[in-house]
Amino acid sequence: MNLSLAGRVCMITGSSRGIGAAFAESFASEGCHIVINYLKNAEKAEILADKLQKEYGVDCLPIQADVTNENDVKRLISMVIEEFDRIDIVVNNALHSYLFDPTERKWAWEVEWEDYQKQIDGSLKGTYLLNKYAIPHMKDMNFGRIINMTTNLLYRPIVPYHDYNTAKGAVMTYSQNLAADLGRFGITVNCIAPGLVYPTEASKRTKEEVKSVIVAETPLGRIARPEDVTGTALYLASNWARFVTGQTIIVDGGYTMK
Ligand SMILES: NC(=O)c1ccc[n+]([C@@H]2O[C@H](COP(=O)([O-])OP(=O)(O)OC[C@H]3O[C@@H](n4cnc5c(N)ncnc54)[C@H](O)[C@@H]3O)[C@@H](O)[C@H]2O)c1
Repeated sequence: MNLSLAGRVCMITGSSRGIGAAFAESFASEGCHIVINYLKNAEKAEILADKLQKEYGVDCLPIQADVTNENDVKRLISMVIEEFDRIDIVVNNALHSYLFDPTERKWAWEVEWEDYQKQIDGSLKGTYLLNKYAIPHMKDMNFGRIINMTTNLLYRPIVPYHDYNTAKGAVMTYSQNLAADLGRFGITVNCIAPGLVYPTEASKRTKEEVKSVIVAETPLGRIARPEDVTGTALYLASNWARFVTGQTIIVDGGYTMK
């Protein structure tokens, strides 16, 4: 299946590691030029950029920026435009450091507003800012793909990470509104909602007993690896998904069915 992604410029937030790095590799393997946004680890981002350039012959630009900081985001977008003169695909993947550890999660009455604020900043504000400054460069191209990361816990909050899940729910609603606004410009906006993806920095502390329960309840019988999520992003970015917008695709091996 030809995805027709070669030559597209794909910007992925928080992509020096974890699911973001898997996205970077899969889009590079389809011939996209990649913007690897990272928060702290320049070395990891540069090593990844180097590898993708060598293996796939695409251009890769690592850029440090805190996506929750408006000035950083403006600088990030101007650097991308200066280098590539276009933005085709945006994947809002960055996650304010959050450790999925059910044994340490807070009860509803223990969650502070600051917990909510951190997650709303990390997930919603970062996604909103990136899109706000990227869209003006996308809207006259008659093509654009925005993919925002949420979670299957929106549909099955068996672990009520109240602050995290609520912020991701807001990202989903925001994405639907954005989709309604941007359809006229040929830009689609969709979300991917994975289940547990292991191992990543965020999920590495998930206990064996928790993983066993998820495996037992997952029709496909295992936990996802970062590479299991990337095909859905490629599909959503491709021409095959040209009439799909405002949707959230669950990628969790059937653990959630709705
Ligand atoms: N791992 C899972 O089980 C899982 C499940 C469902 C959804 N997700 C979603 O997938 C995405 C990636 O998760 P992951 O597990 O790879 O997480 P991760 O913690 O391994 O990676 C997140 C990346 O975001 C970067 N980041 C954090 N704050 C940032 C900021 N302000 N600006 C720029 N970059 C920033 C981090 O430095 C890191 O590189 C997240 O949106 C997460 O909510 C993950």
